Amino acid sequence: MTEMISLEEAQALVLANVAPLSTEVVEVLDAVGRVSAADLASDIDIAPFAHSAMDGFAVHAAELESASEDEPVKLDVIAEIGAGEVYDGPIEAGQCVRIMTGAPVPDAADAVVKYEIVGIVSGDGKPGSRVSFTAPTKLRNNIREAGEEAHAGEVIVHTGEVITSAGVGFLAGCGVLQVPVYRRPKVAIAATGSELIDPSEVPSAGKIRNSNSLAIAACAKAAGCIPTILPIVEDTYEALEKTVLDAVETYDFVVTTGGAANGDFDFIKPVVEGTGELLMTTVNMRPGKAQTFGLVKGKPVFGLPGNPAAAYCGFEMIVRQALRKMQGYSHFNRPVVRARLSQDTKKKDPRRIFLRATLTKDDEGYLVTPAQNQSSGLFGPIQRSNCMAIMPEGLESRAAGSMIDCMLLDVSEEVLI
Ligand SMILES: Nc1nc2c(c(=O)[nH]1)N[C@H]1C(S)=C(S)[C@@H](COP(=O)(O)OP(=O)(O)OC[C@H]3O[C@@H](n4cnc5c(N)ncnc54)[C@H](O)[C@@H]3O)O[C@H]1N2
Ligand code: MOO
Repeated sequence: MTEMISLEEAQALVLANVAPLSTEVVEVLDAVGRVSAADLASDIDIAPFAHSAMDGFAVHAAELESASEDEPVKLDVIAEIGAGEVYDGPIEAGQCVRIMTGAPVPDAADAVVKYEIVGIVSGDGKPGSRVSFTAPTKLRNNIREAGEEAHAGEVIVHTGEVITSAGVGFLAGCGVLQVPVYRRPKVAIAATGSELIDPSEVPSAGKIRNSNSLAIAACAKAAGCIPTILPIVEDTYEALEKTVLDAVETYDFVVTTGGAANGDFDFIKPVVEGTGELLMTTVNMRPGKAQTFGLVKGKPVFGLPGNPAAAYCGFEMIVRQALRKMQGYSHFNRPVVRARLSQDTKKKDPRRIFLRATLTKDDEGYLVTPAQNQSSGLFGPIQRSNCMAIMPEGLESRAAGSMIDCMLLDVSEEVLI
């Protein structure tokens, strides 16, 4: 329990100790990016009626069978149907109906021929005109059938599916305006350290700004959670115990930073052990070896290390996965690509090392350049990176040009790869 375990063991352990939260019903727009907690069915057929995919003329396909350049078939235009209108009269032999995209195809027609390939014999193509067709048309040509996408009562989004932006439109079209989704975890974030002051203040001798709480809150927000930053906790067992015991009453997940190692003022391990069940203390990774996890009153409590990059890595590699599971997601790993190292990279520590690095693309594929400064104490190199280049466990250094796995961090248009 307290020995060093691999990252995969740590992830599995934490995932095994959290479960999807209860569900809540939200407006369909607020469901974007979230996981459906129910099978959602359409209330009507989609499309509700057969409609035209083109602006053109609704015809009987059989009438155009003999149509050719030399012997066009000529028909009288007897009506016009715009989107939102209905024509339910007959279409006799020698007749057709002018129809707009989206308008219901009359039962009396079985194909639509688009404007561009129809000639005008007389008039302007509107009712009262005569038009000519120089080629046959396929049956049901340019007709979008009723129920093409879904039938009334059919499940259109299943439990566990992530609702996309397009999915919001799909659901709206199917009459699903309220969506049950898994609740967002309420995450408490408490920084421990008697050296810490609020970031709004200028530090006096020996003090530093508490930057971890805001970074971890930002990570939690990006992971879909509702973060709350608790007051800074001084380095005593009693103060941290009180913070943890209070937090587990209100929040779904408690994250602390600092005090995770074995120093004289490191209390997260004894507090979790003293108030609940200590399940993990050390992970074979760098930055972020000191990672504490346990359950207090059944609630997950995670003690991230104090070094900023170590706290960030612990959150992104382990905590984020748990918070995703709590929201019903079923995939937890960020995308990984193989890239060529741009420079010789030494390995002096046998832990798995996550190098803050920049991934670019050239003719030969991905190229990765580790940041100059890999200090665990810095956020800056992460701000300027777009991936973590992964040096596996062991002491094998890598030469420039060798291939290495890179985990993408925030993938957006701003990440130029
Ligand atoms: N004898 C050993 N000492 C340390 C070891 C070790 O193996 N043996 N490991 C080092 C590593 S690596 C890490 S990581 C840290 C983890 O220890 P803690 O979690 O107890 O971290 P702290 O001592 O509380 O803080 C470390 C560092 O980070 C600064 N810090 C803390 N909280 C914040 C915050 N909220 N915002 C910004 N910066 C913060 C703190 O001032 C320290 O400089 O242990 C090493 N020591
Ligand atoms: O374990 Mo420390 O996290 O390498 O910075």
